[in-house]
Parts: sequence; structure tokens; C-alpha cells
Amino acid sequence: MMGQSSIAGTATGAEASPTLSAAAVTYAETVRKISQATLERLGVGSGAVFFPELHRESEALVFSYRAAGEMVNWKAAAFPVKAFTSKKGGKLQFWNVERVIGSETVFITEGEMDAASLVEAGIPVEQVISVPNGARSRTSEDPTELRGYAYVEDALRNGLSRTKRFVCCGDNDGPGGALRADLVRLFGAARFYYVEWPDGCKDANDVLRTFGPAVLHELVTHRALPWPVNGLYRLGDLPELPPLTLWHPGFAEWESKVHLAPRTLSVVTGHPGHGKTTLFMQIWYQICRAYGLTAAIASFETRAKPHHRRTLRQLHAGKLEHAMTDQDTQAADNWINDHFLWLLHPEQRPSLEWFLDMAEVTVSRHGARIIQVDPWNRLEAARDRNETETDYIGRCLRTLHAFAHDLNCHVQVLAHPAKMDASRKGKAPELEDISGSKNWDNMVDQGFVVHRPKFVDENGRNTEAEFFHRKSRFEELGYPCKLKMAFELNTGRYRSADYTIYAGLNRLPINS
Ligand SMILES: Nc1ncnc2c1ncn2[C@@H]1O[C@H](COP(=O)(O)OP(=O)(O)OP(=O)(O)O)[C@@H](O)[C@H]1O
Repeated sequence: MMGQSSIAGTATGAEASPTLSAAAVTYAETVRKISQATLERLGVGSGAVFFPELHRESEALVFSYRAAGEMVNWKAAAFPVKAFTSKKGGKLQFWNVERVIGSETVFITEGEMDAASLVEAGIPVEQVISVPNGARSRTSEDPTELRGYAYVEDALRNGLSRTKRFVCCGDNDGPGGALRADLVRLFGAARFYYVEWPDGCKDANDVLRTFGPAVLHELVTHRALPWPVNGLYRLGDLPELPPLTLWHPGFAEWESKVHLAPRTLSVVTGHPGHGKTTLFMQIWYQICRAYGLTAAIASFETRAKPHHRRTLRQLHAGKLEHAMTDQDTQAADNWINDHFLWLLHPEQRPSLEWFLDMAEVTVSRHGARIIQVDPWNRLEAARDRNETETDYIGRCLRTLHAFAHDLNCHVQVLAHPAKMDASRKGKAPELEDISGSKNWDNMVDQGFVVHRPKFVDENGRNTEAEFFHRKSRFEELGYPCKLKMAFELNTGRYRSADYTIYAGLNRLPINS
């Protein structure tokens, strides 16, 4: 027989059923270990075909490619010498793809003989396809580019996308690996599985010939591995994290309702003048005192001298500044020098980058474990021109969170609420009320509100305040609650006003 037109039952007539010569059956059964029955079920025929790479005709197995009942391509594999050729201008598509549409699992091989090997091993013909051109389809070395796979996209569009599991049974070599990587991207990692062949076997047909159909069946059905998805772990794979270090804020009555911790980010809000700076200065003072820590304050509105100094001196001495002796003042100042640092921008134009640089110095050079920004809006000058406020705040909070985590410190931001509408005026704000972004609620580990319902009442100055723990991302940090506080004018410090724990029964701060 001469030329392509002489292929028995295939190229000569699309509708004719393929025939297999005795030589083809012998070759398939003895060399490839594939039975005549399998070849027939897959519509494989044989004939004499001209192979350009051999410069001659050869006996060949012929695989027909069908679409809507028509033969749109064919491929011939010479035997006993190995060579391939296909129909000139034939349509590129998966071999046997028409039959697999609707199957839950589809096995993909790198050649028709490997697909036939799977069928020989007991995989239904409705579940196997082969790529049409082996792993040679990779036309681009650029890993981001996927060229030459239009036929995969066509197949997905034509129903292959309904498949729940793709099991890649490609070759165990470099081009096979590249093809597999491309197919993962085309089919998606979630439903992609792959098979590793035993040592010494390059493909499914090798396994069939070396170990037999049962082993091949077992490998592709039960030993297929899910394609690893970066960032997805089983519990046992995850490293054990050390427990959070917890700092008790120093009001014994708060029990375990509030803890602060390094590696976390908190936000404090409240209407101007309601006491957020004062209350948190006291909390950080109490924590630094109890745990021997250092805090760094980036304060853009409240002055370190005389305001913060007064608050801290009074906390240290337990009396108002004007009642302190020189000794009280000296002792307080010494302690403050050892435990507090201030970040002040020389031109009063701080940016987030400046703040982070400075904060890093305070942490690495001075061992600061608490970094506070008060108030947030002064850092806003650093917003990019084409960045929305929400995007900017999201970016900053992500950066601050990463900073807290990586440098093992607590970062706290004091932020003003936006103007609240008339119906809620005078009420305690929510975290969502903070100017500019819902990210304030979403992206912080803890959120607090300091609120004074009344500044004056019938007795004159009202010093009651409500402290809300609005959000706690981890159970260890406490839980959302409202705590009553009162500011003692005669000592300049806050105390808990919910109930009193008698002196001597005070709970000690929980240690880290
Ligand atoms: N509960 C209170 N009762 C009376 N005075 C208080 C109370 N809390 C704070 N103060 C005083 O009110 C003033 C303002 O407090 P503070 O600066 O802490 O408020 P703030 O909420 O941080 O305000 P801003 O948002 O303007 O910075 C301070 O002089 C402080 O001593």
C-alpha cells in the first residue's frame, strides 16, 4: 500500500470501521501488551503509512480523532520501528475526547498507546484521553504563557469542564513534567491529580509491560496524588505556634476580660477629649511597670512635655504633680526615662515609612515592645495620589500588623471617629465609625472605645467613662464587653468603677 490513503478503514473512509492486520495485533499484544479487544474498543486500526522521518512507508497502528461523528484527524504510530505521523492539516484535539464528556474522572495520557494501556488495565474507555501531540506542544519557554492549548480550552468549553477529577498519567521525564505543569494551569489545581510511575518506568505502557494491568490499575485509581496547593496544609503539617504572651492591663477588676499582647495590632477610638490618650497611657504605664517593658509613643497632638510627663509622673507617684516632692519627681522621671520613648518628626510631617523606620529603631535598639501612634490622621499625609482612603488604610494596617508580628511588639493606633449622624450623636462610636474605612474593624486584632456619656451633671464635673472592648480576634485577648471606669481627679488616674476588689485580694497581673 502506498501513501496516506492506503490506511485500512480509517483515512480511506471516516465511517468505515477500522480493521487491524494480523501483524498489528501481534505487535500490540506481544510488544505493547495491549489486546485486540482493547484496540477495537478504542477504534484503533492499522495500515501502511508513509512516514517522513523514515523516508518510507511502514506498517502502523492508526488512531482516529473524531468530532461529532466525523474523523477530523488521524495519527499513525509505526511499528516495529518507532515513528509518528498524522493527517496533514488535521484538527488538534484530545484523542477520544468525545467519549469522556460527562465522566466524573478523566485520565489524561501523553500518547494514544498509554491511553490504550489504561483501558487494558480496566479503566473504562469513557474515561481516557490523550493529548494529540505528546509533550511537544510547549511552544513557549515563558512560564506565564500557555500557547498551543486552544484545543484544551475548546474541550473545556465543549463539556470537559464538567469533569470533577483529572488524573494526569503523563510521562516521567522533563517534557512530561512541563506538560503536566501546563495542564494544572489549564484545568485548575483543585481537581488535578497526578501519578508517579515506579522507578524505571517512563509511562503507562512501561508499567503495563513491566508490572501488568493490576498494578497499573492500582496506581492510577488509588495512588494518584492530589496536586499540591501552596498554602494548604493538614493540621499535622502546621508548626505548633507558641502561646500568645499576655499582658494584663493592670485593673484587677477586669479579670480576664482584656489582655494585650505582643505580635498584635489594636485600635482605640472615642470622641475627642473623652480620655483615650489618658486611659491608654495608664494601661501602658501599668503594663510597663508590671512586666518591665518599654513603650514608644508617636504622639502628634499631645505633647510629651508637659502632658504625657504629667500623666506618667502622677501615675508613678500616686499623687498630683503639684503635690509631689522633688524626690517623687526625680524617681518618676528616672523611671520614665528608662521605660518610655517618644517619636517626634522634626517637621511635624510624619509618614508611615518614617514611622516604621523609627519604630524599628526603638524595637531593635531600645527593646520597645509597645508602639503607639496617636492620632492616626496625622500619618495620612503619606497617602499616594491615586490611592483611595480605604485602600490606603488597608495597606497601612496590613503593614503595621506585619510589623507587630515580625518585631514581636504590640502596635496600637488611636484614631478619631468620623462625624456621626444626628441620631447617634453623643453615643459611643463603633470601630466602623473610624474615619475612612471599614478596615478598622476588619483588620485589627483588638478594638477599644473610650466614651464619656456626661462631662457634667448635677454634682458638677462627671468623671465616669465607659471602656468598651469592642473586638477581640483571639479568645486569649479577652472578649467584647463594657467596663465602667472613673477618673480620680485627686490622683490623676483611672480606676475601675464596676466593683471594687478589696486591697490584699487583688489578683496579680497574669504573667507572660
Ligand atoms: N473620665 C475623665 N473624667 C474627667 N477628665 C478626664 C477623663 N478622662 C480624661 N480626662 C481628661 O480629659 C482631657 C482629655 O483627655 P484625653 O487627651 O485622654 O482624651 P482623648 O480622647 O485622647 O482626646 P483626643 O482625641 O482629643 O486626643 C485630659 O485633660 C484628661 O486628663
